[in-house]
Amino acid sequence: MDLIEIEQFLIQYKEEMDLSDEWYRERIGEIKDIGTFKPTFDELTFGTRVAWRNSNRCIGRLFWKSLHVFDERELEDEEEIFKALLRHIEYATNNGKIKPAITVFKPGVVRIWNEQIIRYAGYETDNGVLGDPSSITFTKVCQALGWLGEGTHFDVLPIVIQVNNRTPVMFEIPKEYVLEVPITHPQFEKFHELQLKWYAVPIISNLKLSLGGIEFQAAPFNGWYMGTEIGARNLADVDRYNILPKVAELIGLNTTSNSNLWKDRALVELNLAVLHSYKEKGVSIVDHHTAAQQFKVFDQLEKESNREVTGDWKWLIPPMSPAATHIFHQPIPNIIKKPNYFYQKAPNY
Ligand code: HEM
Ligand SMILES: N=C(Nc1cccc(CNC[C@@H]2CCCN2)c1)c1cccs1
Repeated sequence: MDLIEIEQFLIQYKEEMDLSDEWYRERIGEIKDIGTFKPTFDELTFGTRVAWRNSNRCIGRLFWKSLHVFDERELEDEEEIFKALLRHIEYATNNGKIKPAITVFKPGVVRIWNEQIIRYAGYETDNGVLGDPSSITFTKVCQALGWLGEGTHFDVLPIVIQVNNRTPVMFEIPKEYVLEVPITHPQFEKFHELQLKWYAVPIISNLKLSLGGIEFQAAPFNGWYMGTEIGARNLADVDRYNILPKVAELIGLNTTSNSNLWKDRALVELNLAVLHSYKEKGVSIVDHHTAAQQFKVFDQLEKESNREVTGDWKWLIPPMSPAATHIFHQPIPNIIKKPNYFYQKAPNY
């Protein structure tokens, strides 16, 4: 165990939770006697929330205090872990009124091979890519484990759970757990002909939570989407669903010239459709202007708490109309603080 990291974490916990020096001395004394640091539920909750607050690439940090924590650090059985993930999906989805949550599994023992708990498969076929091209590699891993996809553009991938170094176990998510939103446009009635949809809840499962010197390789967390993630990247990128030409054609734009900005108009209509569809279905989503304003409030509140706000500018600016948000025009230091969520080595597929 790393005593320096533990002391730094517990000093921050003591200060922010207004605990006594006596408490700190006893807590550190216990840890030295036992020789290991197992965060209490309250310390874990504090750590996951501050890790969110320290996530420099996250525009949604205003709500960091509201993160709901499921403490599943005792589980070592793949079935039990899968049931905990289903509970997380159900709690977070909340019939569309999404609640930010994190489930923390046993460090050094549990690993989830998925990038996100809910994500669409991608297949290379003789006549082009079917589904999400960014999932091709992981889809092959699932197929090697015996998974058979339906072969649609939107096949939800199975969850792959590895405990210790056992062979990973694969679980199909029952359809009733996966809330999805069909994409329609408020003016262009023919938009539904594109047969586009996206899932309601993004649950990131490939980052590690680092707190008090402990690394939790499996600590899946969810929030709600910002519309541009779906409309300006997932459905729009050429190496993703590459839908802009079809959107342009459907709304009658001439795609032969750049200077008529058909691509930009298609982007705006697609993003408008995404926001409209999620709102119509009663699924939480935030537009990038509102998200930027919320980030500005976060910035102000942090300053009032005498904390320096850090951020990764190139990720915080939205991929659509970035200069139309205040973030574009304001420098922000990309200093890495802990606790935090970090990338980690890929699972040994
Ligand atoms: C509540 C609504 C939330 C919104 C709207 C939001 C929005 C975003 C967006 C748009 C990104 C950039 C993602 C990308 O471009 O791929 C991001 C990144 C990130 N968010 Fe948030 N977020 C929310 C909640 C959370 C929560 C609950 C956590 C963790 C507890 C979190 C941690 C992060 C981290 C670690 C990244 C960086 C990911 C990376 O480096 O790949 N966010 N967030
Ligand atoms: N709205 C969200 N978006 C989000 C947050 C973190 C990470 C990601 C996925 N980012 C990876 C992709 C792939 C490369 C660039 N973006 C999405 C949230 C997901 C989970 C909590 S909030």
